[in-house]
Amino acid sequence: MTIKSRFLLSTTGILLLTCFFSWLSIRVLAEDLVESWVERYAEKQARYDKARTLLPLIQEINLSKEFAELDSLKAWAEQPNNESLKQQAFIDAEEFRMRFAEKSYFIALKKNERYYFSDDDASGKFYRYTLESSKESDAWFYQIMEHNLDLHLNVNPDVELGVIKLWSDVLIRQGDEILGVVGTGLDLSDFLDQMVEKQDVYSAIVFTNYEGAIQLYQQKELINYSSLTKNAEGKKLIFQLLDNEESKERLKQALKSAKNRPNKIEMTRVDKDGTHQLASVIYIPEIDWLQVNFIDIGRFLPLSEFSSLFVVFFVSLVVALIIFYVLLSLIVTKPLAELDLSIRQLGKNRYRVPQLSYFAGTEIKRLVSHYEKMSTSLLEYQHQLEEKVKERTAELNRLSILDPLTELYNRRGFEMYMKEYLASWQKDQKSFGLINVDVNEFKLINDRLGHAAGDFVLQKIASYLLSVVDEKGVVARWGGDEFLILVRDKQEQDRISERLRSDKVLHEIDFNGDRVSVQFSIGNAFIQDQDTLESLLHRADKAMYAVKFNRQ
Ligand SMILES: Nc1nc2c(ncn2[C@@H]2O[C@H](COP(=O)(O)OP(=O)(O)OP(=O)(O)O)[C@@H](O)[C@H]2O)c(=O)[nH]1
Repeated sequence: MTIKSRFLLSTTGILLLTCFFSWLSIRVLAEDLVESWVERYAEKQARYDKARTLLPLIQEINLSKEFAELDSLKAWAEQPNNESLKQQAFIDAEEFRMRFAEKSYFIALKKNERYYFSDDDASGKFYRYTLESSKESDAWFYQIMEHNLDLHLNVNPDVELGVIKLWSDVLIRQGDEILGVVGTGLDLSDFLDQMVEKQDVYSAIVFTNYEGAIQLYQQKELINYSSLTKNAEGKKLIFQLLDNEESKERLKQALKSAKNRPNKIEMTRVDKDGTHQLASVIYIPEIDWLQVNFIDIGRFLPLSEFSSLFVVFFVSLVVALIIFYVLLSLIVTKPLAELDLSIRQLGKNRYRVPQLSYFAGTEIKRLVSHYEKMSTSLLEYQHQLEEKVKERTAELNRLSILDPLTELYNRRGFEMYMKEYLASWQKDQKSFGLINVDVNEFKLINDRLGHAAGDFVLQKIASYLLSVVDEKGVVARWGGDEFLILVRDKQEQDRISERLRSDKVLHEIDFNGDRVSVQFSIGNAFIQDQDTLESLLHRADKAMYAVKFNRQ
């Protein structure tokens, strides 16, 4: 696999892995970030809601508490049948009434079990009805007193007015003695409208009692009326708003912890309406309720907001890799390809200088420089070697056709030579002839003076024959003491033969003081039509033997 492919494969792998882990880390980071923002937001929202939403309610409660402290009211509550006390209490209560938001109040006395109510309606009576412990609709009165609840908020329908009211019920006390319950009511619809108005788009507020029974919620149908008197099964609980048991359990724990730490925020994650939500719970001791804010984390700050961050990261990563790839190509792969091309050319005995760009890596430049030196000397050495081989081959060729002792053509060389002559005879009728020269009784020289003397004599004979033939022919050592001379015309053949027969120059050779006598037997043959090399040689041989035979 090439560096480029490897690099592409591995970088693609790295890119995918990096993207995957970046996406994971961005997601985790975003979730953490969103969660911590939402937590901070939830805390602020809970405190804000408590302050703003409940302000009118708390005001009414405080007024109810103040109302319950009216001396005239207490005095009347102790003696409900005393008309003058009743009158005084009524005057004071009527004066106080104007301070209540809805300009109405109720007084329920323990001793005469009567329920009094006053509002702007001039025709309305002060006394409304007599409470009965056996009536379910009056149970609140008896329960509040029985449980000694100094303050109780109650969401209950006002049968007479036909509206649902949020009642602030406060005990009238004289020391430890409970004299009755007083308070005021706020129209629940108005109150809820106000609450929704002030509510943030991201959150939903629910007010519950300590059990989780819903007291205030945008959806009126989910409000649990008469929480105090209703038995557990019939109650509408906040947990019903959640999607699963795990969430319900978590919220229960949060309610419990919040109840133990008034005004401190408890946070927990829950699943509501098919989304992950953060529930912040705060206990409000002033009203003995718990306020729960649900915040949809996804809506508050969707994770998709972070996708652009991921896209920017991905694009910059791709761009960085492309730049890296181009640089790698300029610095490494292109110079390597140049080097590779040059090496392949070198294999064909051609030298090509690698063309390196300015960007090529220093290491590669150094490598190429070493390669250049190495390839130059390699080519030089190869050239020298080839020259030597040529020389040696020429020398071997020469030696293969020459006789080492006399340096005349040997049999092989002379045969080649004669074939050429034969061919030109056959083609152009260029005639030639052969002189066969054999030394007489050469063996005796060897025997008498030794082989070295024989060699010496053979060399002498060779140079003698060369001098006689000169440029008129070619001399060869046919074997042992036998020589062949090729001449180009008949006259020269006769002339040389005659000279060899008559010449006395070589008859006496001096070898280390010993005189050696040399004589030749000579046979001639001149080329004729239909001659082959064998037939010509045979005739020359035969002629020479005829002479030798006649000599003996
Ligand atoms: N010193 C030496 N002797 C050689 C060489 N080649 C052949 N001889 C010898 O030459 C002799 C040739 O002997 P023969 O063929 O009997 O020829 P000859 O003694 O001249 O006898 P005739 O030809 O009958 O006159 C042999 O004894 C060979 O050993 C050589 O290169 N050097």
